[in-house]
Amino acid sequence: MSNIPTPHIEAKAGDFAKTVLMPGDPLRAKYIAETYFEQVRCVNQVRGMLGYTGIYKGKELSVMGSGMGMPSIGIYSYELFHFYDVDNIIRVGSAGAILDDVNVMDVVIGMGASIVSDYPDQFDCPGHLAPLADYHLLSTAVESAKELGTPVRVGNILSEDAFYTDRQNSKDCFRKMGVLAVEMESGALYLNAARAGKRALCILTISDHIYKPEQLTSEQRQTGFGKMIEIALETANRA
Ligand SMILES: O=P(O)(O)O[C@H]1O[C@H](CO)[C@@H](O)[C@H]1O
Ligand SMILES: O=c1cc[nH]c(=O)[nH]1
Repeated sequence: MSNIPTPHIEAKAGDFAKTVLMPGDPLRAKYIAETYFEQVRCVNQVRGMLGYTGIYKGKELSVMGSGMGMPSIGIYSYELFHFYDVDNIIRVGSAGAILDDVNVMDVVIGMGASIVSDYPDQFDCPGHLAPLADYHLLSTAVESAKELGTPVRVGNILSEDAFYTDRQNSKDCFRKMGVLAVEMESGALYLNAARAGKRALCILTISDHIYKPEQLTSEQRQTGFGKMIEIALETANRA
């Protein structure tokens, strides 16, 4: 019996390209498809988690929302890797800066993702398995950013379950360890990719700062996200 369609994705076999860009926000997926793709078709609308496939510079690519948090991207990335034969998932998200020298609108690439969540427990690895980006996608993204003239920070990021946390100073230990920024999905994506033998990368735009009263305006947000999306598209085209 075929595993598709799934309870969460109505697409048929072959509807997704081998590489899928994944923002948390399904409306960002729609924006990316409508702005950058030609011959766009919508391949998923279940739960409003919009997914599209189209052509970017002659290559078929897809983009779909992941929702917020590791349980949500855990479901979508699992189904794309295991049931839709997707090989590469590139998350394009927003994040809160942790270090003082990371600023709003900066583009950050997650070489690894530290996790505050029970999500990794299911894999039954003793100790602490390091969730890592795929090296090919990572080096291609760094190369693409150079060509596009966009500076990027590459390093450890933090994936945390709780956006609002009751724990005081919860980012302080990560700040001491040089973790660049916090978001909510990359750890699960990297672990699912490792388990599936597939590839994943997370590219982020800083939207706010955990230690400073800084937030992007809507105009800056548009420009900042554009740079990240271009890096992701160029990386996807060479994946
Ligand atoms: O902008 P996205 O990709 O949704 O990413 C970040 O924004 C959401 C929180 O506001 C979380 O999903 C977090 O990871
Ligand atoms: O998860 C997130 C995303 C943006 N900003 C944050 O502080 N956290």
